[in-house]
Amino acid sequence: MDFGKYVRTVPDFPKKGILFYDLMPLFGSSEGFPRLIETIAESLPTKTLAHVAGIEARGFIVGAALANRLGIGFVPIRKKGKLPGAVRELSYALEYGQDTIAIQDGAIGKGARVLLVDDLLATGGTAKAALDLLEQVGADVLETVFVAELIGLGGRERLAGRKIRSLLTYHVSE
Ligand SMILES: O=P(O)(O)OC[C@H]1O[C@H](OP(=O)(O)OP(=O)(O)O)[C@H](O)[C@@H]1O
Ligand SMILES: Nc1ncnc2[nH]cnc12
Repeated sequence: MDFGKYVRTVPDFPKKGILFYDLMPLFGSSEGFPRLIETIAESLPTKTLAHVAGIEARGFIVGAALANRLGIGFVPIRKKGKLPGAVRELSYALEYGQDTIAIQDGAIGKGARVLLVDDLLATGGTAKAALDLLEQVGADVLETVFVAELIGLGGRERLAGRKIRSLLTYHVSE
């Protein structure tokens, strides 16, 4: 299926100069979204996974649906200050700002096989921070899947050495 037909671009969002790739029409499509989740599920390595991890907020949409499809648990990587109890945090820069993400201690057992999912790869700042956090808690991250990747912003280079995959790619200039 051509998932790209559901993606729209919005200039100057959330800041002037940013061309925003909006995946909400894809997530909202009764035809496109189930097919998206099925396509990702069918493409995964045959190794058994313990969890899908997803990054707040758009990574929750894809990650939780995929975890449900695979019959496994979903572990949220949230923005700072949202998760109760003991957490591990990491700050990072993204295409249009900076933020801090967190994961709960004990959410993932040492050596547990995890698939990381997010909607979009741009500079890779968010995904690198999430991968670093997952590795700090001892997860075995098999790969990271993005619905869309903006090529030209350095994301793939920042994640060099990690196994990453995107369903849709767009060439953009910095
Ligand atoms: O590769 P990067 O430059 O780090 O950018 C990619 C990140 O930016 C967006 O998240 P955002 O922080 O806007 O949060 P949201 O999902 O809550 O909208 C997107 O969902 C990715 O997580
Ligand atoms: N240009 C962009 N469009 C949508 N999400 C993004 N996250 C970071 N950069 C983005």
